[in-house]
Amino acid sequence: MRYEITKRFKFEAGHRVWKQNLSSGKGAKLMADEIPPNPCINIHGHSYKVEVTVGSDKLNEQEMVIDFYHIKSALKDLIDNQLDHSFIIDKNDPLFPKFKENFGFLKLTVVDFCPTAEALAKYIYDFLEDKLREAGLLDEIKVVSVTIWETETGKAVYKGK
Ligand SMILES: Nc1nc2c(c(=O)[nH]1)N=C([C@H](O)[C@H](O)COP(=O)(O)OP(=O)(O)OP(=O)(O)O)CN2
Repeated sequence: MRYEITKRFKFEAGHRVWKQNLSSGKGAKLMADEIPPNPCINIHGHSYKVEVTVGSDKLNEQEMVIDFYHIKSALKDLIDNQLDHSFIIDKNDPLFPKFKENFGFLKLTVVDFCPTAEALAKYIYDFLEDKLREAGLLDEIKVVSVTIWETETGKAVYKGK
């Protein structure tokens, strides 16, 4: 892409990384002898920061890839109305049935993946790509990447296929 633009967003949300298991998986070999508990299986929250980059090889008649305002509009429903101040929960989480039964009155964002920063970045990427496709813009404008900062020290980037 010859031109790229990036727009930042933020939202507050709760989640639990129910698949976290520090003693298994690729990273387990890097562990020191002592295995700590899996802190992120607990319900906790983040002030998520999101950076969305879209690109194009040519500028439109306004000398833009696309107006920042339009990127904001495309993501408003997902970020401001759905994700913000919600509890993001995987429908495959063993606690999901209990959550639905007892906390169905709360704002839940029900997803089909364990809500890690990586998976959330893909979720937002796919959402925006669908919006561009629906608007017939995907030939000219591509989603380049979605970056999610979960904490001050940790981010994940999804760049598509
Ligand atoms: N690859 C990933 N690893 C972890 C994720 C993730 O989304 N992708 N998420 C978590 C937890 O949600 C956690 O809240 C964040 O973990 P961590 O960076 O360890 O948080 P700390 O505040 O403890 O970080 P410090 O830098 O030590 O302050 C876990 N892992």
